[in-house]
Amino acid sequence: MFNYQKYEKKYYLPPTLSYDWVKKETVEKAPIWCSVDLRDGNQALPIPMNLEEKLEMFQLLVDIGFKEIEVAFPAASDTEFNLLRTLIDNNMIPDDVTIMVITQAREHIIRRTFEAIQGAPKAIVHLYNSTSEAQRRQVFKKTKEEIKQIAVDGAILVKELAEETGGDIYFQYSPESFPGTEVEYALDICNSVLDIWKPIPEHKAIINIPTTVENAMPHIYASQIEYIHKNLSYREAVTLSIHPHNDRGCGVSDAEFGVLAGAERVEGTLFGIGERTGNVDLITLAMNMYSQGYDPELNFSNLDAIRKKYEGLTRTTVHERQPYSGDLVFTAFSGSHQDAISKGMKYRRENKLEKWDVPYIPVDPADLGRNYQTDVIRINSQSGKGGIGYILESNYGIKLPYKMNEEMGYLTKKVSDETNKELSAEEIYLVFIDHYVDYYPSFQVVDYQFNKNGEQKVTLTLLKDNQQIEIHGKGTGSLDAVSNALQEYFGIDYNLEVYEQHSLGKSSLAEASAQIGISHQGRMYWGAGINQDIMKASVQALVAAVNKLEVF
Ligand SMILES: CC(=O)SCCNC(=O)CCNC(=O)[C@H](O)C(C)(C)COP(=O)(O)OP(=O)(O)OC[C@H]1O[C@@H](n2cnc3c(N)ncnc32)[C@H](O)[C@@H]1OP(=O)(O)O
Ligand SMILES: CC(C)C(=O)C(=O)O
Ligand SMILES: [Mg+2]
Repeated sequence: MFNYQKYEKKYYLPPTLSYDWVKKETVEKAPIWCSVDLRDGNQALPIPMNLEEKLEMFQLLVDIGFKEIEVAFPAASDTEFNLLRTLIDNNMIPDDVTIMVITQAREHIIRRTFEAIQGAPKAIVHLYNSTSEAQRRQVFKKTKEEIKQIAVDGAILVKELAEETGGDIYFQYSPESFPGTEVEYALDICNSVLDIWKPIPEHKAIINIPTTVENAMPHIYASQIEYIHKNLSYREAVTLSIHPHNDRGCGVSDAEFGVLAGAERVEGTLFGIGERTGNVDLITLAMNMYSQGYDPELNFSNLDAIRKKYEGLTRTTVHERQPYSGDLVFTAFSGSHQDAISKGMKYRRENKLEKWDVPYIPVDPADLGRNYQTDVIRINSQSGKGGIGYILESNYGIKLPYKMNEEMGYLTKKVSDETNKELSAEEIYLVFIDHYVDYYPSFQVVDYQFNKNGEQKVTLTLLKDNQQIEIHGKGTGSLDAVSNALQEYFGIDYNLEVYEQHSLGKSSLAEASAQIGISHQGRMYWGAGINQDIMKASVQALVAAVNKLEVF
């Protein structure tokens, strides 16, 4: 039964609520980013990554610029353990990258974890235990003091083994299931662990506050973080870290508010892949900073390639609307958006703008390795003349007069609507060719000869009803002469209202395009021509337009 009364609020407010974080506007300085893709991300995969895949993922994370990477839960499996041994034994960890390994606060698990990192020049050992009221009561069946003791005992053993192991070992503690834990109690456990580790500013410990299962609005988490930030012991010797999940869909807000509230480090995954609804998406966080003009200190200039690699390694699919990285996030199908985007792009080009300011597109797709031509404007039945004109111009160099573009817009939408599909640039071009260029259901001009004698004279050879007919005309210019010949022969009367022509390329051999609009009994009729010879293109355009008249 769908019954909301089965549920109740389960979060805890800190003893004193302080909201200093509200006064800050945005994240201006990159926090220390820690990728947990190889641990929390991997833990969420139906088929966890194998050793080779993990090594490739590690390299991908290094290439993006992560300096802290949680590589494994070494006690979980041989694959996890062997990853550590492979990385360490083959000196595969760059000097400026610190690996992290996670362990439950259980003796054999901690010991196995230290075996895995033997010989590592530098590593973070991440100790965790669940502290929530629900887990204390239901899972561990222990008192608050007993649960605290699990953490303290774990911290003692971790410290002892670090001394035995040697190497530059850092410590991290997480009160797992923090959202269901009384805040002052979580703080008390963290401070008790710190009392064992006694960190110093030159060798900090990390206290990591997770939203293991997100259960409140982001401002609650921010005020919890601010409380911990202000009350943590050894504060100068501790890096305050956060680890948001996304159960309520607020992982990104949790992280951003958490940083405003005093967190200095953020754990998350690429594309938000993680248990249940995921970890916070570090790409979104970094790109949110980037799009405000701040350096995220991570490089996503080939995000498309990163996504494809990630999907392959993890056998997951990034949602097409995933912020910044999804396939469709720079794409506008709808007419008014396309119109604004194409005008915005033109304005940007013409005014040589340095700052990005294109409507509907928060960051320049090219910065992330995306393509304007194929990614930004795509055409279906929701599209309009702006987008359709943009596709013709950007792919084929064809610029249509305003009213012709409008008519072409409706024609194209109709094709998309009737076929119920998106149209490629080529399909749109074919709509254009069929309706405006190769359009001569009644007659065509197969040849013409001009002779100039004061005024322009022309002899046209028409093909109509499978018969060749020669007709003549004169006028003030070549096109005028052709037009007069047609009007006289067919006994029709129209005005040549619009005549535009332009080259389709820069070379002298480039084709030219002509667009002609004629008016007849209050309506406009359009034709176009494409040829290396501009006169031929113009005659083709006029003939197509005249063929449209409903007089034949
Ligand atoms: C929120 C998070 O993402 S935390 C990370 C979670 N990730 C994982 O668990 C993935 C890897 N885990 C594993 O492969 C396995 O759980 C192992 C190998 C670590 C341990 O396996 P097992 O010993 O078979 O059992 P399991 O994990 O079920 O352990 C449950 C026992 O450990 C205790 N326990 C669980 N977590 C912790 C902890 N962090 N600290 C201390 N004890 C813990 C439980 O109370 C339970 O105790 P019991 O045996 O007395 O009932
Ligand atoms: C172990 C911790 C940090 C974790 O992954 C979580 O609580 O989500
Ligand atoms: Mg987690």
